[in-house]
Amino acid sequence: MKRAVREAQPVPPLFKGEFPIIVEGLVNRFGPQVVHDGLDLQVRRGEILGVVGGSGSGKSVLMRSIIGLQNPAAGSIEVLGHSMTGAADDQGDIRARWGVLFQGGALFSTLTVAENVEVPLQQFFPELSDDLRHEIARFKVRLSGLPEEATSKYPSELSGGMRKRAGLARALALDPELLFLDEPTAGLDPIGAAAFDELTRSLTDTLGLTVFLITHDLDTLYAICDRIAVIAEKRVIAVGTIAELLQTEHPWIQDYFNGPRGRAAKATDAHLAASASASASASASASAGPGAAGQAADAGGASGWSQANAGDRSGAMDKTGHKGA
Ligand SMILES: Nc1ncnc2c1ncn2[C@@H]1O[C@H](COP(=O)(O)OP(=O)(O)OP(=O)(O)O)[C@@H](O)[C@H]1O
Repeated sequence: MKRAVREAQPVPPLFKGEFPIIVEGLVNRFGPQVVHDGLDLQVRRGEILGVVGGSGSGKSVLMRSIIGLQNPAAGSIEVLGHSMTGAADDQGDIRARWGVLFQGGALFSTLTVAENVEVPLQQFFPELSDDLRHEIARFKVRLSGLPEEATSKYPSELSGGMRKRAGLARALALDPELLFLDEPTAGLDPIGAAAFDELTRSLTDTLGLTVFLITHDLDTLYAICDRIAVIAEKRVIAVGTIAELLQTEHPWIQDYFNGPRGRAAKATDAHLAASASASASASASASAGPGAAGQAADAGGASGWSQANAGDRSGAMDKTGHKGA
């Protein structure tokens, strides 16, 4: 009798490493204070996951646990297939596969921007020649939207927004697969914050990053996050798109997204979507129409979008007050 030959099943593209970060049953304590108690979270490859929660709910401690800076009391954390809670041997050079932008940038104040970016390159690739290291650092600085002349400046000579970009350049130094951002837009003015959001989204898409983004900024959540994880009661109480989260009854989620700030951010987002689609149809009809009219419509569409973007975000801020620093 002929044996049935089972055809090889193609491996679904997302099977391998579909979740580059998997946290299960995480417990973190500081003395008697329990910060996490059975926290579970899976971060999908290629997404920007926004992480929200009240002040002190344990967002930064979660991030520190994931990147191995905080030893949990219990639970398991797997990053890119490596256990962060098991033996250090299992972790290999995993630290070279992520980049972190800490709150405030955490730049070395005695080093220039370029030298800051070179620190991880020197640490993980000591064999690189000085010239190549300088060149990579310059490229990362430009990639982060800073001008060439910023490379030789010290952090104290930069604006807050420039310092964030310098921190981002350093986080991107090693071509990471994962990017951790801790409150990247805190302290930025609305225009700077919107620009940083756009940069994060475009780098994520271009470089194929997976982003773990801690934020209090509702505009950021609406503008660039694919899903949002909500931390409350010492664990992740919900994960999903904003529309999905709004369907949950949890009072913190309702207050957060349906409070005055949440409503303002939602209105901004709806307005931006309408502007973008109006501008898209304007340029579509313009490109079908006569040249001069087409150019005018295109120019109007482009500048109209950026003004709406900046203006609406500022408008949201006027209604909602100053963002947390
Ligand atoms: N090294 C530490 N030692 C003692 N307690 C700590 C330590 N790190 C964090 N905590 C405590 O853990 C709790 C969670 O801190 P965490 O910084 O994660 O909060 P968060 O959600 O990021 O807050 P915020 O939004 O205000 O930045 C806080 O009560 C904090 O005081």
